[in-house]
Amino acid sequence: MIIGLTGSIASGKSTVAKMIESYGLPIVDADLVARQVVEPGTPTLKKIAEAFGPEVVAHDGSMDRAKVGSIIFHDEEMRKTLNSIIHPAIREEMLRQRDELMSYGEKNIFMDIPLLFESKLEHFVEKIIVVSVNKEVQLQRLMERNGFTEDEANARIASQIPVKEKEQLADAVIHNNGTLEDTAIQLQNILYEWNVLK
Ligand SMILES: CC(C)(COP(=O)(O)OP(=O)(O)OC[C@H]1O[C@@H](n2cnc3c(N)ncnc32)[C@H](O)[C@@H]1O)[C@@H](O)C(=O)NCCC(=O)NCCS
Ligand SMILES: Nc1ncnc2c1ncn2[C@@H]1O[C@H](COP(=O)(O)OP(=O)(O)OP(=O)(O)O)[C@@H](O)[C@H]1O
Repeated sequence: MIIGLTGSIASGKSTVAKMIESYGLPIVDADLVARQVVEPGTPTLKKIAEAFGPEVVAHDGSMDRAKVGSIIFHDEEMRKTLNSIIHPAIREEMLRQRDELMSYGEKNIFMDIPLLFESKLEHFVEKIIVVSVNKEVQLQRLMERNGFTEDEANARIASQIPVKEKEQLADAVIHNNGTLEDTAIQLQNILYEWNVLK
C-alpha cells in the first residue's frame, strides 16, 4: 500500500515521519527530494536562476533558499513559476524512489508530500493521513522553528489550502496539538487499523 502523509506547514509531518521511520517503515520525503533536484549544477537550478535572476544562486553554487522563499511566499505568480519549474522534477524523482523501494520488496511505502492536495497528487497514493494542528499552535510552532515574524509565518500558511479543509479529504487525521506521545498513539492506532503494523 502506498500511503500519503500530508498536512500544512509546521503541522508536524516531519515529526510523524520520524515516528514512522522508527518502525523501520520506508518514506519518500518530498521536501528532501525538493533539495536534491536543485543541487549545484542541476538543470532545474539553472532554470530557476533564469526565471528569478542569478542572485538566487549563492557563491558556492547552491540555491539561496531564504531568498527564493522570501520571493515566492509573497508573490503568487512567482510561486506558480517556481512550482512549474521544480514540481515536475520532484514528481519524477519521488516516483523513482518509490519504484526503487518497491523493487526491494517493500509492501507499505509512505510518501511525505506537503502539497499533496495543492498539487493534485492524490492519485500517487492509496490512503492519506493528514497531520493537523489548530491555527494558533501552527503559527506559534512555525515562528519558533524558523524564527519568522508573525507576518512571514502567516504568508507561508496562507500559501496553502487550510488544514481544516485537508482533514475532510483524509482517510485518517492525526491531531498534533498535544504532546508527542499523544501523536505517537494516534499514529500507532492508524497503522494497526490498516495492518501496516501487526
Ligand atoms: C521556497 C523554498 C526554497 C524555501 O526553502 P526552505 O528551506 O525555507 O523551506 P522548506 O523547503 O523546508 O519547506 C518548508 C515548507 O514550506 C512549504 N512550501 C514549500 N514550497 C512551497 C510552495 N511552492 N507552495 C506552498 N508551500 C510551500 C511546505 O509546507 C514545506 O514543507 C523551498 O521550500 C522550495 O524549493 N519550494 C519549492 C518546492 C516545493 O514545492 N516543496 C514543497 C513540497 S514538494
Ligand atoms: N506534538 C508536538 N509538541 C511540541 N512540538 C511539536 C509537536 N509536533 C511538532 N512540534 C514542533 O513543531 C515544529 C513543526 O513540526 P514539523 O517540522 O514536524 O512540521 P512539518 O509539518 O514537517 O513542517 P514543514 O511543512 O515546514 O516541513 C517543529 O519545530 C517540531 O519540533
